[in-house]
Amino acid sequence: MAFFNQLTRRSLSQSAAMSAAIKNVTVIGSGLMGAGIAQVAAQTGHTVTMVDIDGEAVKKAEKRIGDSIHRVAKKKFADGDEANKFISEALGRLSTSTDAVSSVTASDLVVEAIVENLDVKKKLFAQLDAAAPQHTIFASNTSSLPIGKIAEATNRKDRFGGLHFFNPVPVMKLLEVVRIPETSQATYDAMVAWGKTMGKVTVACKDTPGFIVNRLLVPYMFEAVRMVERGDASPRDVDTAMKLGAGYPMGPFELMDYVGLDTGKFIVDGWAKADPDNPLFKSSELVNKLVSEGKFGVKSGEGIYKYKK
Ligand SMILES: CCCCCCCCCCCCCC(=O)CC(=O)SCCNC(=O)CCNC(=O)[C@H](O)C(C)(C)COP(=O)(O)OP(=O)(O)OC[C@H]1O[C@@H](n2cnc3c(N)ncnc32)[C@H](O)[C@@H]1OP(=O)(O)O
Ligand SMILES: NC(=O)C1=CN([C@@H]2O[C@H](COP(=O)(O)OP(=O)(O)OC[C@H]3O[C@@H](n4cnc5c(N)ncnc54)[C@H](O)[C@@H]3O)[C@@H](O)[C@H]2O)C=CC1
Repeated sequence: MAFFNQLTRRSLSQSAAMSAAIKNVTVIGSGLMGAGIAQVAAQTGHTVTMVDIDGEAVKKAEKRIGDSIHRVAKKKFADGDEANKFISEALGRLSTSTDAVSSVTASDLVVEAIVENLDVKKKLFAQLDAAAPQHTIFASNTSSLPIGKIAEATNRKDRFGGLHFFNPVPVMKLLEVVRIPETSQATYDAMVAWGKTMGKVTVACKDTPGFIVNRLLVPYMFEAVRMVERGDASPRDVDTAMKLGAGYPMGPFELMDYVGLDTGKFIVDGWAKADPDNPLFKSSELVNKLVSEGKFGVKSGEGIYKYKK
């Protein structure tokens, strides 16, 4: 018992030390998710570097963060001076880069939110593994890829896990914290503690397909697409039905446009490749056509629906 207590004390103090150490955060990818994660990390007192290979994407992200943080500050502070102080301090903690490797050399935590492609993510993490300090924790925000497969690119599986945020990150309260068998207890505890400093409610997930939310949400979206492809209902009527009949804030087609049809297609194609005989993952002509035309949803101005730019 004394030995167990000693071990528990040691592992608690190790994880306390690790979570206390998460001050410098690097977020790779400045798209919908990366920008949101970087914003919330800066708002909650972390020094943040947001990285993207595409300089234009960084500029768009800065604009999106500027708009979003004003909405957050307006809600949080009645007093305009306090709101401005909050905004300028948070933005002062946020810097940007187009060079991932040089951005992790002083990082305590790297959160990856780049394109949903296993090979691209593995290539990135292999490069980062060689450049980041020993203590740095690596996490992926993947929606659908196995964390264990991504971690194979590194020599730090004990300091690797999944941190799956939800869109829009400044609003959605949930964070799925995913552990692989190799994730150390100290790393897992540090990820949970960091999630709480980000103001999120954390849930524990094993590295199973879709974790918790997407395991239930994605089949629902597939069913909605099939229903429209069969001609049983229009996207507008499905959306209205699910909002007014089931109380969802957005219907499935509005949500697909919000998430990004390109990201949705990456997810479906990845699952179809892993399980080609599963009829659930059969690709959708509607989604394939829209993606091939560059109609990704809200972010490109058109998807299932049209949006004002
Ligand atoms: C067979 C082939 C099929 C192919 C398709 C397959 C698709 C597969 C897709 C897989 C997806 C996987 C994605 C994933 O991994 C996980 C996800 O993230 S799932 C998405 C989760 N998100 C949701 O479900 C969002 C649902 N929507 C909402 O909650 C609301 O609609 C939303 C909050 C987005 C907007 O609310 P609304 O009332 O409509 O608008 P308002 O503008 O009034 O906002 C309300 C409130 O929130 C504040 N706010 C909104 N956005 C932001 C922001 N970006 N930043 C800061 N604040 C924001 C706003 O200020 C309002 O605050 P008030 O205080 O109420 O004024
Ligand atoms: N869109 C959503 O609602 C959600 C998406 N996710 C996941 O988050 C990740 C990112 O998704 P989004 O932000 O929606 O995508 P996005 O398409 O908006 O942004 C991805 C960004 O990554 C950049 N990028 C690509 N390769 C890169 C590399 N090697 N190095 C640096 N930057 C690179 C791109 O230039 C782009 O700006 C994906 O894994 C996705 O599955 C998770 C939760 C919700």
